[in-house]
Amino acid sequence: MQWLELSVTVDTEAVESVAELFAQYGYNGGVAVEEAIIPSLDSPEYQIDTNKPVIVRTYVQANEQAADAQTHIERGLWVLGMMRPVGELQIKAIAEEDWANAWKEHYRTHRIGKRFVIVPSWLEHEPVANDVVLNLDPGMAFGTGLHPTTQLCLELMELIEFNNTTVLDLGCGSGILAVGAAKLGSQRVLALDTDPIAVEATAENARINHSAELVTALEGSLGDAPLEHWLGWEGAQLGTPQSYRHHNEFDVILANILAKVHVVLGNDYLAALKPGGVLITSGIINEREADVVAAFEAVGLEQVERRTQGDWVAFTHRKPV
Ligand SMILES: C[S@@+](CC[C@H](N)C(=O)[O-])C[C@H]1O[C@@H](n2cnc3c(N)ncnc32)[C@H](O)[C@@H]1O
Repeated sequence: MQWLELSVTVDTEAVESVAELFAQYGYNGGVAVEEAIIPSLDSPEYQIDTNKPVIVRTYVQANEQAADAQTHIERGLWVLGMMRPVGELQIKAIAEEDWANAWKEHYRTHRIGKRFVIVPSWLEHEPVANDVVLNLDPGMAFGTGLHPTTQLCLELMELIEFNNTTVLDLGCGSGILAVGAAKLGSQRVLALDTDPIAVEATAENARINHSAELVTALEGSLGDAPLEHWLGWEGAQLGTPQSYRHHNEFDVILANILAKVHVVLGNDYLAALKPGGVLITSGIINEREADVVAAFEAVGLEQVERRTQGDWVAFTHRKPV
């Protein structure tokens, strides 16, 4: 059996979208991401160089479907190329015996913030004191820890207390934040996403990270949209997209979604938080920052922190006691 390696060089902002496209057509949804690194001179530790381009790869079997996959990927890259700089698709033939490990070679352990370490399941990591290890494999759901919006959330999470908290992760994607919260000491984490693939990925990642008892992943959202339903945590049903209302229930809400969703949800965030509760929002492109600030101010949420990375902004707000 022969394999084809399809690869493209993109900037860090485009990695998640290209990885999602490759996962749709690559063998078993497998995608490998190779970031540029800045090695440390005196230890095996290194940092990701977010200013340098990233290579995204996937593999397909060299059979009659390969041309189809290639055409779909080329079309998808063309569309993405209108928004971000995307290189040309490179194609290389690989023999069966080289393929089994080829894609894993490009995946590394990487650190985010001061404590989080993202480790692919086939790699070993010897944690040092205070490390919070998240075992995450590349998959179809957003959230491998590479996107600036996810990194900003994890960095802000390090600044707050999670011990014995009840947490909502809205727009959980891969579950990276939900699992992160569980590992930081949360007692219960409700992870919601409107995308069933994300719900599945979160449940699986919670299991891999021995956090399945703490993390409940459900298809749905918060507030009135898209469907009006009152369903408490315990009564939640899997299967249909629901919209959950919560009152004074969460110590922490984590929401890495677009600015336009945050603007609509101001009142729902406020209602769902306990007095003194903390809201971390990310996914806010800088042109929409003022809208989010105004929406949260209007409902009485107090801004505590603001962080930026590239064009992205993230906030920590608090509900008054
Ligand atoms: C940017 S990703 C964040 C994934 C992950 N939490 C992270 O930080 O990497 C946003 C996620 O929100 C989900 N989403 C979008 N709109 C939503 C909504 N109104 N309610 C719930 N989830 C939503 C998407 O399906 C996607 O998985």
